[in-house]
Amino acid sequence: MIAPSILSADFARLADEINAVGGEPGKRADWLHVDVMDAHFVPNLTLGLPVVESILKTTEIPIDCHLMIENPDRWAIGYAEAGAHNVTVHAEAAADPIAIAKDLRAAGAKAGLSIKPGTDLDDYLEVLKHYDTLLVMSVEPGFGGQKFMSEVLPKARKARELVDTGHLKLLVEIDGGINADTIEQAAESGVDCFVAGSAVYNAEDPAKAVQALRDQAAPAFNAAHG
Ligand SMILES: O=C(CO)[C@H](O)[C@H](O)COP(=O)(O)O
Ligand SMILES: [Fe+2]
Repeated sequence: MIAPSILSADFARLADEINAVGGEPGKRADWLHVDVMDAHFVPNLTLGLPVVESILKTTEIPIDCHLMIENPDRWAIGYAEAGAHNVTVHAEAAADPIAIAKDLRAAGAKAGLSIKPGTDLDDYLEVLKHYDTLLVMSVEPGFGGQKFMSEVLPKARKARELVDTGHLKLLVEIDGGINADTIEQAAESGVDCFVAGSAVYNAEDPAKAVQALRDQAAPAFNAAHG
């Protein structure tokens, strides 16, 4: 699955930018990744719930909200109630991540847990039994266009093993620095869902960029895990 991040889109033309990766299921982006940053958990500020509500009205692509905010225990539920498909909170910011996951699921959303590059996956294995998605950050959260950190791939690989052996039941997503040069190593590590911001929205044709990333990832994933 490819999830373009609108972080690198032109916010003044947001509907057009979203439609540029739209279309029929199977051809369009699988998810649309929306980065919510609060200038506290990360040093950058983007957008919040009112903008997400407008995005939900403008597209049928399932919305993948990545909440880089403090106190997700208070704020995450609003994104689920608004109709986001997947709502991801940061493990480092959550006071009670199991309660958050239960609330998100009760509101009809998939629950996602994200870990920063320096955060140990092993500390969250019990918590992840309550989650539908693990988002492995492959850059320090806060900005698009950063360099991919391949040293996080062992975490994706371990999560994949735990899924394949039935210990966890979740989707493994990766976010940060994914492009034509890095997607294959992530796919070989067992990642199911690839967030790509600058690689999609800085491309001349975002739809073609999505398809090219998918065409690259699928054989690499299947060779290692198919
Ligand atoms: O969460 C993020 C940054 O914190 C973004 O989703 C991510 O960085 C996407 O941008 P790019 O593909 O350009 O790295
Ligand atoms: Fe993100």
